[in-house]
Amino acid sequence: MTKQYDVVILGGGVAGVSLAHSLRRQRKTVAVVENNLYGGTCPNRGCDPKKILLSGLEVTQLVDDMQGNGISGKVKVNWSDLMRHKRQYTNPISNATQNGLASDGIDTYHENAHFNKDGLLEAGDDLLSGDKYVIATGQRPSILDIPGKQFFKTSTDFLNLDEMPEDVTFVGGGYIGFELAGIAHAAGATVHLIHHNDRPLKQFDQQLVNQAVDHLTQLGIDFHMNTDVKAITQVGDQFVLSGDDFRLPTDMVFCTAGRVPNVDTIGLENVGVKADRHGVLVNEYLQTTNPNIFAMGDVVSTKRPKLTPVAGYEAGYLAKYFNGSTEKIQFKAIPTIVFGQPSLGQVGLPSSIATDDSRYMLITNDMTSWYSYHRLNEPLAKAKVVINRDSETVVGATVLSNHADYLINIFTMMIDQQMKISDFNKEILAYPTFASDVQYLI
Ligand SMILES: Cc1cc2nc3c(=O)[nH]c(=O)nc-3n(C[C@H](O)[C@H](O)[C@H](O)COP(=O)(O)OP(=O)(O)OC[C@H]3O[C@@H](n4cnc5c(N)ncnc54)[C@H](O)[C@@H]3O)c2cc1C
Ligand SMILES: NC(=O)c1ccc[n+]([C@@H]2O[C@H](COP(=O)([O-])OP(=O)(O)OC[C@H]3O[C@@H](n4cnc5c(N)ncnc54)[C@H](O)[C@@H]3O)[C@@H](O)[C@H]2O)c1
Repeated sequence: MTKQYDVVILGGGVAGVSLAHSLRRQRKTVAVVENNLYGGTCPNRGCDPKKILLSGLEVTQLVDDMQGNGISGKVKVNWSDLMRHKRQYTNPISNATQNGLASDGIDTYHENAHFNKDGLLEAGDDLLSGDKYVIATGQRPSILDIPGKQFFKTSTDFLNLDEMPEDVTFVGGGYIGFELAGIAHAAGATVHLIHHNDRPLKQFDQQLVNQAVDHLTQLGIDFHMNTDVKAITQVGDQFVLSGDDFRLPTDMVFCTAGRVPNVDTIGLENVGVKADRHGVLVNEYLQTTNPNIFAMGDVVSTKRPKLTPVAGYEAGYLAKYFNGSTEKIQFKAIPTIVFGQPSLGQVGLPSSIATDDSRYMLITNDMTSWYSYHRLNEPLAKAKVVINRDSETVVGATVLSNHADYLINIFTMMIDQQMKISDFNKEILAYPTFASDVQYLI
């Protein structure tokens, strides 16, 4: 028997779950089909578990930085305890999320979602028909297609490692490679990060990226730039990575060379939905090439950063659209942070625009000797702020420091509110804080 719903959502991740609850508040009938863990990537195998494991890096680095400045004696990460701490948070997520949906009156299916030739959605033995469908199936780690690729582990494996090997290697210098390398290094592993060209974290200000790489190199992370891994072979208990003039034995190798959208197994060809290698194609209403099928979150083909708050924002947009709004989706400034010690955060226009366009002015500050950073003896604290000369507003910022997240969120609000610098400087902010430093950065 076919079950009929107002909206059927494929994927019970950040975007799918958020939209489902919003639609129930509109009294719509909703089904969510999830083939893995409810809650999706962010709370189960992404942002949240990563940041719990990152606390090992934050604590050890703080103690290291403060040596000789009132603190003596080193601390060590106990990986299995830290992992238990993480699992206490992550293990209940999926059931709790599914139960939360069910108690809100949403039908949940723990199956692979797939459009069949009749245009209905198959979820195991169930057939679901929706007035509207929403694809929110996210992405999965991509695995480089090289001999020995079966030896690659993924970020999901890393975030659930029972023991930290002595020597680990990450192939791909993006968000995930940098973040996991920092965590593994703090946990005591010898860490290699291999990148195929000389522009890791290519979305970010390259001057600050290079300073971060130099700093992490001094701390002991072994960067291999302009290196193509062409094969992996198993030799005894180890894996040997090889390329032209390159050979590296390691205990465990993680592929951190990007993520691919989950579009290949959901029968898009049966419902006329087009996708490219970046994901499902949508218009300004998040509508696919089939007018009754929409897509949101990481699975969408877009140049925007694929992040949790973006997925949530798109879910919020679709909830309004399904409730009768006719507005096109419009994005605000999207802040993005590579978490580590230091963290690298960026929002709005890149600092390079000030070189190319006289309407903009760049203010660069080395904050290392400032009170906030001196207090914790932080070794690296830099900020670049782009200002629109005419409107006297901030239009972009990049921050490299252990506390970049505080500053980037403030700059994001200033950009979105188009707040005049003179108005921001009128605010009375709690002092001394990272936030109050912003008044000296603009
Ligand atoms: C290691 C890591 C760290 C990250 N850190 C951050 C961070 O610090 N900050 C940040 O903002 N973002 C971070 N992200 C990105 C963030 O997790 C994603 O942007 C976010 O989860 C996207 O939400 P989504 O709902 O679009 O997709 P997902 O959360 O991936 O949800 C999609 C769901 O669809 C399910 N699914 C797939 N195919 C099917 C199918 N055929 N049938 C049924 N269900 C299916 C999947 O199992 C999944 O549960 C990180 C990602 C990773 C991998
Ligand atoms: N803090 C955060 O917000 C956060 C953290 C993790 C992930 N994410 C999200 O997940 C996405 C995926 O992260 P990611 O780090 O896997 O992807 P990414 O696209 O950020 O980085 C992948 C890197 O691998 C490199 N690469 C590609 N092929 C390679 C090869 N053959 N050898 C070596 N390097 C190679 C690419 O040049 C790129 O720099 C991000 O784009 C982001 O949307 C966000």
